Amino acid sequence: MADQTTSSARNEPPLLEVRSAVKVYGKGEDRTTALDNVSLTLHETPAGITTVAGESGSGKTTLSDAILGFTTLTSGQVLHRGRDVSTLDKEGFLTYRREVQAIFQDPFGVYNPFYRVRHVFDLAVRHFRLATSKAQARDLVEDALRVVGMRGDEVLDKHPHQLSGGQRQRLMMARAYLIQPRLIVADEPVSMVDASLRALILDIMLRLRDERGISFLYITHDLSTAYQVGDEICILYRGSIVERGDTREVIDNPRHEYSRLLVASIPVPDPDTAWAADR
Ligand SMILES: Nc1ncnc2c1ncn2[C@@H]1O[C@H](COP(=O)(O)OP(=O)(O)OP(=O)(O)O)[C@@H](O)[C@H]1O
Repeated sequence: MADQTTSSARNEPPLLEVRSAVKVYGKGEDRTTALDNVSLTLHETPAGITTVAGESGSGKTTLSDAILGFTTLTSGQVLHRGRDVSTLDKEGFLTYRREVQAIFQDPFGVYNPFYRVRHVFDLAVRHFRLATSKAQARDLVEDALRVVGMRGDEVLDKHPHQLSGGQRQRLMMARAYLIQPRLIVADEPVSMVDASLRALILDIMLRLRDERGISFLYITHDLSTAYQVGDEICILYRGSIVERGDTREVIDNPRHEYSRLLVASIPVPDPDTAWAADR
């Protein structure tokens, strides 16, 4: 039987900890507190999906940027296995980057559009020293593509603009998976894709959690997708976590006034509500 002991029960430092994070942008009248004393702990085992949900401007992207090291906090810390990520040396940072990967709303937005897909994967293999031979690299890339239901000969020689948004998002999932992270920070990964692709991408997240033990920090404004995937949820409001708990319990029975408003804004198909044109 697999070892069921959780990493917290073994007293290991958590995989990732955000401790009293504060981020203030601007000065004087232009001052905005984007994060106001946010704390969050993600353990390595059991793997889970933690959703951070909130409306536009609540601080979600600032939180993900702080975790990924794209922005520095005004105060507080982000700790990877107990080590402050702002003070990691080169090797420590590479390990952190390997273990904590990201996928974004705009996949490939960060890459040169002249690159072929193959180049994006080759870069990851080289940067993270994932393979010792070309054959091994090819196998790893094929395996990663298989996980998201794709094949190398279909996509590797294409340029990003020759692919659909959904294909690009799946490729970003495959790239993240290739690196064998322990955590994927997924910032609105399904907000730009249609309903069937959304279901497919959420399903990939669930499979990576269950079959490969990869955790997710799922950042979204959309509580209905959070409900489908979520283990734990944190509701972010004006830079503070106002409620947290089991996703279904929080959504079924929100306690904070703002969570109630957010839940009330989930679109629910109502068979009794006729379209204006039907009346
Ligand atoms: N670079 C910046 N300079 C000044 N203010 C900023 C900056 N980035 C974000 N903010 C402000 O910080 C607050 C939180 O923004 P953030 O982008 O983190 O929210 P969000 O929840 O991700 O919103 P969205 O869902 O629209 O992306 C907002 O009031 C925003 O205007």
